[in-house]
Amino acid sequence: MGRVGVLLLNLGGPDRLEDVRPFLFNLFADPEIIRLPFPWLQKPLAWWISTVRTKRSQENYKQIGGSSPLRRITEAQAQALQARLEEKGQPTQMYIGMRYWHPFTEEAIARIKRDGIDRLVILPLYPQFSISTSGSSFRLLQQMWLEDPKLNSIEYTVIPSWYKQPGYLQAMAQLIAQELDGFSNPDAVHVFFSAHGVPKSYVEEAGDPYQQEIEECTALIMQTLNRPNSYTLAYQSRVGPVEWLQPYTEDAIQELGQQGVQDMVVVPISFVSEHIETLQEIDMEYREVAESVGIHNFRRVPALNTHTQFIDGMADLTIEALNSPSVKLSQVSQMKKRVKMYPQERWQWGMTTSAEIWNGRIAMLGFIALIIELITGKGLLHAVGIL
Ligand SMILES: C=CC1=C(C)c2cc3[nH]c(cc4nc(cc5[nH]c(cc1n2)c(C)c5CCC(=O)O)C(CCC(=O)O)=C4C)c(C)c3C=C
Ligand SMILES: [Fe+2]
Repeated sequence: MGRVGVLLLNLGGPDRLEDVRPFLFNLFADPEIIRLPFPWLQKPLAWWISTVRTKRSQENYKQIGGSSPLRRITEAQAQALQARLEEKGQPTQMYIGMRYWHPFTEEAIARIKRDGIDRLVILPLYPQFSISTSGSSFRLLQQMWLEDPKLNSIEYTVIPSWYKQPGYLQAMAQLIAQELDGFSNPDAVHVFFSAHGVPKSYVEEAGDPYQQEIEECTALIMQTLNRPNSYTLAYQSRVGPVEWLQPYTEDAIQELGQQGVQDMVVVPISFVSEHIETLQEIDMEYREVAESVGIHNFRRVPALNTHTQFIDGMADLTIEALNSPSVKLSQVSQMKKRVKMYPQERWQWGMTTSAEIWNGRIAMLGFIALIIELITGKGLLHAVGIL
């Protein structure tokens, strides 16, 4: 089989408070995160948003100790997965490719080339596929393969999403059961799944299968849990003025509190490590919302991190991928049916229909920004909550 490598894809996060601004710049410069009609606008807008968002974001990172735990946890996951694969008779080299911070995907690919890897499994650490997460990393890799013919000597396969993997489902169910059993009446506790949101247009216009995969995943976890608890699915971490997937987590918590729910277990569902949105947003912000509406017993299920059953499931997934026909990066959008990645390279100059629509939208936005500033005395970003 030659030398086998596993490339774990993840988002990345700032290692120090000084990293927050460049990390945010990298994130907002990604056309799969902010979809703009003009490629030349991407970097100036990313610079502007990252500049104005840095203070707020740094405050949140300060509350969790001044850095993101993502790199440390991903490294621990890689180590645990390598050991489990070795035990199962499949020795591998592990690589971590972060999308927006160190170690960057480009650094991982350089190491893979240097190490002379013959077979590579590309495994995103996102159970469900979204254009904005796995899709963005796949697109970057596809570009790297196009630009570097030497990469064609590596026989690779991609795992687009894996939320149905039995070890993953059992590990999630086990963690939920453990948390429920800490309550005096476990069956009466409301199980609240909180997924990271995406703008609604990703699903409705670009065909992102994320919402459908999240819904299916939630139902499969409840089936595996096999308990009589009532449950809700909602979406957190909205950014900017457009509509995101609903219901929003804060609204759904308030509604449940008003309905008389007192015991709640929150399950972060779209990510497998602790990160700022579990440690700060759920544990601090949403806890406060819950307490204000009478949900006094508010607990959170820990993220999977290096959970033994989860790592075992990831090892099975890797071995299965090595023994199955390979999946190419170019096949992913077909496999995910109607996914439209950001069509930047197909943008045509001139007065095409889409250019006219976008010119109109930008002019409207400029006009609305002016009116808002005149009425409120604040700029548009303040008014819509980005600042
Ligand atoms: C499956 C998970 C995620 C999806 C989907 C996702 C989409 C998405 N995110 C933003 C904007 C931001 N995300 C930020 C941090 C962040 N996002 C995810 C995961 C998903 N994002 C994680 C795990 C993290 C945390 C990394 C860490 O440091 O722990 C941030 C930065 C934090 C902040 O300032 O709030 C932003 C901004 C958009 C716009 C988007 C979909 C279009
Ligand atoms: Fe995010």
